[in-house]
Amino acid sequence: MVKETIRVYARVKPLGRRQQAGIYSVDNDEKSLSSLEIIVPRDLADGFVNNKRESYKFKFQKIFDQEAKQDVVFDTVAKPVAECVLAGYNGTIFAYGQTGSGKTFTITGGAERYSDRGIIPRTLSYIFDQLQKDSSKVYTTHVSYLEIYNECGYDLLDSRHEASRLEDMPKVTIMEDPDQNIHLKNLSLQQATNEEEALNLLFLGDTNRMIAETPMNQASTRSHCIFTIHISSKEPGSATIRHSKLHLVDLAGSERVAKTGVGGHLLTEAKYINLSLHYLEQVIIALAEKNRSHIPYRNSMMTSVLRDSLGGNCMTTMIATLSIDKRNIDESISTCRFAQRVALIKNEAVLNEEIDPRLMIVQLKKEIQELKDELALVTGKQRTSELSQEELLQLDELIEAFLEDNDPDSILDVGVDMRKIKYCFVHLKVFLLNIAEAGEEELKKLKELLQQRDNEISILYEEKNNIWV
Ligand SMILES: Nc1ncnc2c1ncn2[C@@H]1O[C@H](COP(=O)(O)OP(=O)(O)OP(=O)(O)O)[C@@H](O)[C@H]1O
Repeated sequence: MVKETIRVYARVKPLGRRQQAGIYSVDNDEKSLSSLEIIVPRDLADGFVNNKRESYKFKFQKIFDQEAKQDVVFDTVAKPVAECVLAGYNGTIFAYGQTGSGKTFTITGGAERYSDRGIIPRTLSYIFDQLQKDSSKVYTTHVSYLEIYNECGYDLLDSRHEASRLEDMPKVTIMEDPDQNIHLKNLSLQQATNEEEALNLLFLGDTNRMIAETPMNQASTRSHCIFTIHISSKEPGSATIRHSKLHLVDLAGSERVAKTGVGGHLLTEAKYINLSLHYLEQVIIALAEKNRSHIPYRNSMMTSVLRDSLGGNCMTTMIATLSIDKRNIDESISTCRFAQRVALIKNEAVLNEEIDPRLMIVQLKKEIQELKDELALVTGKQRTSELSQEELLQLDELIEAFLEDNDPDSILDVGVDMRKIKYCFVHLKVFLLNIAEAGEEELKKLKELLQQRDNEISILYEEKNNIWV
């Protein structure tokens, strides 16, 4: 079991050409946590007497500043989690931040350059590379891609996705088993035997992803997307299977509704997103509080799906994506505040091992045969489960002789063969039952005789009385 707090990183998105930078500084300390300071200068328009805070400081595992490259982010953030998943633990990496702050760029990557590949393709590449190198185990890999949009789940790897309207698609629903494990109905698990197949599935899912325009961002996704890599591994000949999964999560934009300036249908969407992120925040607050017994996971689909990733059996890492544009400073501060709370949560990751019953049976049968062979070698006789006719006759004779022998010290010696010992016990049980039955029969007859004599005496007694009268 590995008990550790959620690791929280921050990534600052490069400033766009028309954007004005806010004031911030990064202090990346190699030995301990790194710190980010954001300065919000007091506005003279608010008057001379102004107690508003100017400096906001936050601690992170590491802060990736504007120039940080995708490979460095992968090596620092995702590689350690991928290694744990390969060892049989569950892992989650999720990106949280306002729309346009670089969540999708970090998790999936940019389309322009090969070097812009994000955490998902790099993780797939790394995992398949490692699996190929390890010939000591047999691995099976599947992927699934879930989109949560307006509190409904959709399978992004469903081939009907492109052809059908979202409303017509089968909805992914949550089911909970008696052990409170979450199962997702209608979410397909697609097998991927190599990196190329897995990348094709990622591409299919990304093509299917819901895209709508908002005034905040031209190509913003307002759904939560969870790409999951499922790995099972087994050593040849062993009945123990290890299952692990890695969730790579791109959450919807965390900005507050008022700022986005949307209305109508998009407002409904925004409310749903804010509501599910609000529930996520509630779960985080509850988990960060000590002695809190109820954690409100069931309030939204996303928190239900991520239940194990937050406060459960998982190695979890969060990347807070920040836009340092002056207009987005408030949102960046609230993202950092959220991240600080997440950093307090402790998870307990355990190895997910189970025994394959079919393989267990095969193994036990093999073991029995080996023991039989060993016994045959020692006794010089091939042992079958049934006694032979000849052996049975011999036993019957031995039992009869034993029962007829009046010597109280006589013994019944059948050797160390459980089949023979059991046979003798059964035989003796039947013998005793027969004696008991015979005894009951005798008793019944005696009772009847007694009754008959009683009746005769009564008659004689009455006759004698009649004579005297
Ligand atoms: N570190 C980066 N380096 C270069 N470009 C980036 C970086 N981060 C983001 N971008 C670019 O900024 C734009 C917005 O980023 P992205 O789509 O990743 O934001 P997002 O947080 O996922 O937004 P949404 O909430 O809409 O999904 C994209 O064009 C992306 O390519």
